[in-house]
Amino acid sequence: MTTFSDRLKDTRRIVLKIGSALLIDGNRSVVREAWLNSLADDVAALKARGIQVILVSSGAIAMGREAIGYSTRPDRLEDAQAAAAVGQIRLARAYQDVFAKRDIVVGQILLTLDDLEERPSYLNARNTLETLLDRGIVPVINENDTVATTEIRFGDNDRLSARVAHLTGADLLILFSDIDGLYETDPRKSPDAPFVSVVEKITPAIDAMAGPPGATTAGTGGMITKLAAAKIAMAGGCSMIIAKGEAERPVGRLIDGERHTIFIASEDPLTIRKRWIRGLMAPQGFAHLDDGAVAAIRSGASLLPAGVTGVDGNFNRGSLIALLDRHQHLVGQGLAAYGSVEADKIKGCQIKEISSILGYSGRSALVHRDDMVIF
Ligand SMILES: Nc1ncnc2c1ncn2[C@@H]1O[C@H](COP(=O)(O)OP(=O)(O)O)[C@@H](O)[C@H]1O
Ligand SMILES: N[C@@H](CCC(=O)OP(=O)(O)O)C(=O)O
Repeated sequence: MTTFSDRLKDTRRIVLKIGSALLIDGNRSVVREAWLNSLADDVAALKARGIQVILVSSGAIAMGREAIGYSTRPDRLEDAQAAAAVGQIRLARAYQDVFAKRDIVVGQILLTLDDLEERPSYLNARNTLETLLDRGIVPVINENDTVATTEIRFGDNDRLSARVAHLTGADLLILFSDIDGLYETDPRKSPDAPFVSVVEKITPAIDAMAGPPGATTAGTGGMITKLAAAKIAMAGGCSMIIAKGEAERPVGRLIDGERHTIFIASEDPLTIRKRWIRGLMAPQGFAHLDDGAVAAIRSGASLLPAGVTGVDGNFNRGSLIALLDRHQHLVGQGLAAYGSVEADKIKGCQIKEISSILGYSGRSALVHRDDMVIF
């Protein structure tokens, strides 16, 4: 069996989900300082191995509730939102202070479900995350609790973190929980329930194992949302681990061999993304390529504006466009990094000319190789 340490050798990008119960001392509405310091050490160690790290952290409501007069999690949405407004700013400060001590820069991103459903904001969120990661910054993500209404709320960060893993093409998602993994039945009801170490497919039998969260915990999702998260992650080619996170150095403990449940994705994120692009059927425009560009993309390169002789159609950034050679034969298709107006302006140009033509420094490729398939 592959150990966690072996798995890390093939991991480029990892999403760590931190539940409220781990980060916040539930009795006092304050951060568990020593634990957060140990998490920062874990993140520094992952970065030192060349792994990019994204944190999805809950805790805003738990952190803010006392200040707005609640001794337990508020039931009313308005109160939870007010608690989150107070708590999120404290949470951000705690991350900033603790990570700065290790020279790690953190950046906060607050997302709603809508942001990840609508194409332009989805693309912006993806680009911002890529830009942060390229610069070695650790994104710290939470749901934008203060504006999310009931209809557009995830409500739990299990599924949010799986969407983030999908969005960023991460190869591993770890949900740190108050439990060390999946049991055949809820261990609160059956203390002797057998432990499930590996899941390769979420069958109805696996689904039937999950129960809701414990009434006394600060968490919201229970095992039901964790399995929903596993489905989202696996569909995006990302494997997912559920592990116990309460003790210090949660990642270090996994490296030391601590027990956990792993949900193994059968394919990698890029293969899945490319299959999706291959299946898209209605291009909104065309790019005409010179012979050099056709040869370049056939050998796996991105499509640069320099090799584009013309564009047709009315398309936006993120739209599907067809790629044609000079005989009008279809060479491939992909997602445009520029809308048709900008693409027309920069066609035939060198990368270094893009910023003076457009007035801003955009992407160097018109279609990135990860966003393209060749027929
Ligand atoms: N089949 C199961 N296996 C493990 N835990 C389960 C199962 N069904 C329900 N649970 C409950 O899910 C809880 C973990 O979820 P939750 O309380 O939401 O924590 P978190 O804050 O980590 O999201 C466990 O403490 C456990 O009581
Ligand atoms: N976004 C909310 C957290 C949602 C939540 O409680 O998630 P979790 O603790 O992971 O079950 C917050 O920051 O309080």
